[in-house]
Amino acid sequence: MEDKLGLPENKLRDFIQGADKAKWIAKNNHNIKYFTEDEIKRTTSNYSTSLGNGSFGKVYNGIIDDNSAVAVKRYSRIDSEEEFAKEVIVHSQVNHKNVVKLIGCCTEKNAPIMVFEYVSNGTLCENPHGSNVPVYLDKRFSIAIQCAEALEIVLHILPT
Ligand SMILES: Nc1ncnc2c1ncn2[C@@H]1O[C@H](COP(=O)(O)OP(=O)(O)OP(=O)(O)O)[C@@H](O)[C@H]1O
Repeated sequence: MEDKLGLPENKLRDFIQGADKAKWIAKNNHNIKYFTEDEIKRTTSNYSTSLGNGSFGKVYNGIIDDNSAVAVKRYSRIDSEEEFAKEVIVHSQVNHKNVVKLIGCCTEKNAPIMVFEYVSNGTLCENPHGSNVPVYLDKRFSIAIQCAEALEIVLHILPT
């Protein structure tokens, strides 16, 4: 399909070339949903509600078919298609309570998008730093440990 980023459905791994490819295939499971951009537009009511901005683009609120809330991250820039593919692959394999779950992605040209479960109560940065409620040291340690656990899982998945 020519209008795709070169990431046909269920074959993201084909992006990964040469020696890299073998590493990714070995661990890949890809049980994520592939959205068309039209589906994403329906999900987000045409990108009507922004949740925030990140360094790679905007995040929008959406509702998918089973009525669950999602965060739709639309990349305004990707450094390379391979990097986007790798990010999708890594996210699709992480299954950890401290890592937001990837539900799906869109690989249409000009619409590199990842769809995540919606996380309520704001970001980690907003909570200890932006709230008036004091966050005591034991809670801060607990947050730090949980972040480290999540990071460990992600690093374990990344190929060396
Ligand atoms: N899963 C989510 N659920 C709810 N809100 C989210 C979710 N993901 C992102 N957001 C909102 O969108 C904002 C931007 O998120 P995004 O992940 O793009 O940026 P970031 O956290 O700065 O990371 P990056 O380095 O990838 O740009 C967040 O600050 C948050 O307010």
